[in-house]
Amino acid sequence: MNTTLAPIAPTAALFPVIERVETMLVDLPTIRPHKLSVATMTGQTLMLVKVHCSDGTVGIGEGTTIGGLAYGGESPESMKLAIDTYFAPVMVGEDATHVKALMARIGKAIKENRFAKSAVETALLDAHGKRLGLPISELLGGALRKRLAVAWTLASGDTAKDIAEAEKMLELRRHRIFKLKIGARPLKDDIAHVAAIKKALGERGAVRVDVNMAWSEFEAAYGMAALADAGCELVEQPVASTAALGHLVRRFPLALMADESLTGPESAFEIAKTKGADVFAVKIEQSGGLFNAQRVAVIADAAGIELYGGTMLEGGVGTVASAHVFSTFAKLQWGTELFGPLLLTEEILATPLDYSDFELTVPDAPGLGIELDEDRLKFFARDGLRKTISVAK
Ligand SMILES: O=C(O)C[C@H]1C=CC(=O)O1
Ligand SMILES: [Mn+2]
Repeated sequence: MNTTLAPIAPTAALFPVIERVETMLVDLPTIRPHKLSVATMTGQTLMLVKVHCSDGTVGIGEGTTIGGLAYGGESPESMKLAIDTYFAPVMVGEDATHVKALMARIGKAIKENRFAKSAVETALLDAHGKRLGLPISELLGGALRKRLAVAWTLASGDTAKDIAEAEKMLELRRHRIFKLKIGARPLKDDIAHVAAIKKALGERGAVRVDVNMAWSEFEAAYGMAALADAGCELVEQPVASTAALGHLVRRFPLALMADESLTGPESAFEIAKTKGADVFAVKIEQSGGLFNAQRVAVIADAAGIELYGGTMLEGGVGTVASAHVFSTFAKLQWGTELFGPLLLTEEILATPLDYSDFELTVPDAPGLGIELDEDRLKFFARDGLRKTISVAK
């Protein structure tokens, strides 16, 4: 027997390893209050993670939530704590180049925490893409499209203001698909609000709604019929339960999209088994990462469910990570809502993303293909210069 054979798999020491994992919270105001049935947002907190590797590459990732803990079980603060305390010790010293293997290792040590996993996986893929000189979309199998249609959410809480905002977006050629946040007001008021906006926009703009689970099944049945009459083409997660979604699907002439019900491939498979939705809003954070978002899309596709690229109102980093993933989907019938950075008053990227002609360009530089503006980050970090200045005043 030959005992001098080389190891079957090279040892981790031959590869760049992870040296340090850094996290920070960045608080940014929104351009106006963003009213959802679950919360009114006047700002967004980005949890940014940087993975420093022994070959000098640094990958960045981002986690956000909607209205703190109003949308799900993780908050930006809980993601930071989980990464600092539990993820980092599992990652440091490990091979930085085998991202799936490291994510599997993290998955064994850490249950749940899908949003934090998405942020970390983004950072690992960004570092690896930079190392190889390839955009993340290439690491995910390659892009089928370079530009993504981007919807805008109208959520000022005021019908006239929403119409004016939609008109402005059409004039700027930034958005022509509008998602209205409803569910906080009495149902009849919401229907009148949607009908007025659709009437004002006519064929110039598509109108969809997101109820964020606010309705009972009975309200949803009434509401969906009325929304279809008003010219609304899609309703997103009108009810909380997946079973109730299944009772409502294909009973009314508008598409029914699952959002909160989708928490990764397993839930996607449960819904797909009965074709319990017409469309899936795929989100990298809800899915538990970029690879899982692809798995959700494949399950949808196999079941004949259509696809939409969703957002957790991420800033530039999470938005671009999502864009890379969505660019690889075989089908993307309903476009995306990757407008997160445009809802914030402050730019944290060295070069802003290209939003033009109703679409977002997927960057093609290595990794995510973006660079952070480090000075602005220092200023807007939770304990950063802005706080120091306002305390000194
Ligand atoms: O889909 C959600 O529920 C969350 C998010 C997406 C767009 C927006 O305005 O809020
Ligand atoms: Mn939604």
